[in-house]
Amino acid sequence: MSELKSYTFEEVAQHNTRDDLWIIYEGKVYDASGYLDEHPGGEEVIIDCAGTDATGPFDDIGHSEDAREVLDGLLVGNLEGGAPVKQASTSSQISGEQSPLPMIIAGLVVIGAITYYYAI
Ligand code: HEM
Repeated sequence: MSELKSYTFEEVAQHNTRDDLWIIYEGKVYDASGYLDEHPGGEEVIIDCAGTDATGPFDDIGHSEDAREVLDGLLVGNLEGGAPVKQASTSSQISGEQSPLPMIIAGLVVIGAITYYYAI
């Protein structure tokens, strides 16, 4: 397998038209031009992300494993320097995703404690 090419943000940003549309997802570069017509979420949302890091928007809607497999097939290269924007664009989302879990555990512990208290 040949080495994947690396592209800078500036290079990716130039592929921002309907017929030549690249997006970044988690530090990798994808060519979504041929997929627009097939996208179940419509072409507009992808066009809105043309030439940019779409990690945040892509994760926000909770795409399936199937969607990630489609993405694999559209891979054109790596983003030079990894995914610096990813940190900024998804960190709030990650903390948003993490926050319910401790709350649920805390809730279960409290319910468990109350049940135990009344049971004895
Ligand atoms: C090339 C990149 C993308 C691929 C391969 C892709 C693929 C898919 C697939 C397969 C689905 C069907 C549901 C699922 O399997 O999760 C879907 C739904 C959807 N996608 Fe994407 N998607 C891409 C980019 C985006 C972006 C950048 C957005 C921006 C917000 C977006 C928004 C949506 C929405 C809103 C739906 C839900 C449609 C519905 O259920 O009515 N997608 N996408």
